[in-house]
Amino acid sequence: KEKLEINREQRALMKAIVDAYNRHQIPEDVAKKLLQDQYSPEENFLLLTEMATSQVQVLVEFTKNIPGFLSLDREDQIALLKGSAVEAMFLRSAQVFSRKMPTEHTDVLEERVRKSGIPDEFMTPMFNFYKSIGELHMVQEEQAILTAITILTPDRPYVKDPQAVERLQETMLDVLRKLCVLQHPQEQQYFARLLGRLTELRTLSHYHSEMLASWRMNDHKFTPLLCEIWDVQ
Ligand SMILES: O=C(NC1CCCCC1)[C@H](C1CCCCC1)n1c(-c2ccc(-c3ccccc3)s2)nc2ccccc21
Repeated sequence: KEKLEINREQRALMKAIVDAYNRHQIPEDVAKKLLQDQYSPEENFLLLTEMATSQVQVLVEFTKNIPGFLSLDREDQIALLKGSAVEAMFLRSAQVFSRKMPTEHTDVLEERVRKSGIPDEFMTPMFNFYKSIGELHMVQEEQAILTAITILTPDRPYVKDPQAVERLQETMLDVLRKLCVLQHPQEQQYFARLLGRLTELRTLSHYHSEMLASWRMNDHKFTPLLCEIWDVQ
């Protein structure tokens, strides 16, 4: 019987990550804004760029608190942030979408996102992902560690020392595996399903440049930070 309990070191690691995850909440709740009004594609695009800009800053602060991240090669730290920013945004969007709210609010929110200006062909994969994340009913520890695992993906472009990243990611995966067994004892393959979502997330994020470029409006304006992160313009 493998040692299942989370040892002291892993508990400390988990606490550091969850505290960082909670400390760096998105300042403005986009769901509330979207539930208030139906915006034009131009207003929605602006809202997305504002949300994305603040989320990248939140992501950087969160990442600095992942034990071991700051001891990675400096350029690799940048490569990991750049490589995971869009996935982190979709993951956070999925968590916003799956937040406990009255059914009619979820329906309005879905409608608003569907009519936001994103081309229709992206809606099915996007909402399939959101709903598959929602079905998992992740606890916040799982959400925080899953975000850390996404950031610590060794095979991002331009990473010079993937082994160093892999060692950190494996530490997180080990904690998440134990957490899943403890939190969802009745679901044998919960951990495997959780990791399967990361594959879906990477596929969804693959279309982000196209999604942005074909947003139903002319003259898409991006901030310099987003040009860097989103591979646009
Ligand atoms: O604001 C948002 N998401 C915040 C990002 C930062 C973290 C908090 C959430 C947007 C809004 C969509 C409607 C128009 C305004 C922006 N959003 C999306 C996205 C659809 C496509 C997205 C994207 C990302 C990167 C690249 C290309 C495209 S994000 N799904 C949501 C599901 C539920 C609530 C909001 C949601």
